[in-house]
Amino acid sequence: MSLLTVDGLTVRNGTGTALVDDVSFSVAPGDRTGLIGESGSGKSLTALAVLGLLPPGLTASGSILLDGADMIRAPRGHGQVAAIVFQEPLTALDPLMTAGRQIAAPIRRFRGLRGAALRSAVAEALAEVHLTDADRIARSYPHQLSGGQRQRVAIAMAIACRPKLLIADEPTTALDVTVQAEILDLLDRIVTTRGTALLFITHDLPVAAKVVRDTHVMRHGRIVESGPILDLVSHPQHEYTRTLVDSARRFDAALKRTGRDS
Ligand SMILES: Nc1ncnc2c1ncn2[C@@H]1O[C@H](COP(=O)(O)OP(=O)(O)OP(=O)(O)O)[C@@H](O)[C@H]1O
Repeated sequence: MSLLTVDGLTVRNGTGTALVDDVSFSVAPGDRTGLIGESGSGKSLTALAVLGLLPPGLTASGSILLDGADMIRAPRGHGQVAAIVFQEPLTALDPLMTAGRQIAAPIRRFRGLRGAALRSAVAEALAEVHLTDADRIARSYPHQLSGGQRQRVAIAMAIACRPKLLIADEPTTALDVTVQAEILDLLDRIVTTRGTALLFITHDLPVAAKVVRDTHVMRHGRIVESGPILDLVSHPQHEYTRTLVDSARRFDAALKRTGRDS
């Protein structure tokens, strides 16, 4: 049975223009699914609709079932079922709260822990995202952390309630290349160890190929091609997917020529 079933999702703006247009896909427990496409193709709005978090002024139709909840007609808090990690960790972090308190908040709210048990759950969460010097990090405010540390804190917050589905929306785009690889490894390890389903959103095909198995290619709000990512890379059917594969290859070749292969 699916954990997430999106069927005919259409998101319109105030003038009736479809920003997401008849999108259907599903994610089973433990799946790693990609949504790939250029900027503006509707990936983030699809993710926000799944969580019942569309910005004001946008309306969704179709159907979204998340762990049995109808996220369009009767959205309920997604807190313990699904969590999201954004491109820019500062979006998720409160600048006025220490990292430790921010990680503690969802644990207190959804797992009901207090006192020593809460402190140990926060330490466990920091260890799970491989933040060394956990005590100092827990006492730090977001601006005192590096971009990579901030993204690890945001991931710790997202997984603190043990969601069944983790949505990662361009989680490495704002980071430098070495840190990108570390964060991808971390996400990979977390979803493997916990059996968490992953919906991974990116414009970057090679990045997606590192973590997802099945993928949907989006363009102008629609899914234009779906399938296992390795098939898509080796035998792209849609012209747009071919363009993505070709540009990834050209980029890779350019990196190799300059000796900056990552
Ligand atoms: N709050 C909003 N009001 C009106 N239009 C919006 C809103 N948010 C996004 N859009 C428009 O909807 C379309 C899809 O945006 P979306 O953010 O889902 O794209 P994306 O594929 O995630 O790209 P990016 O990675 O750049 O965010 C874009 O044309 C965008 O301008």
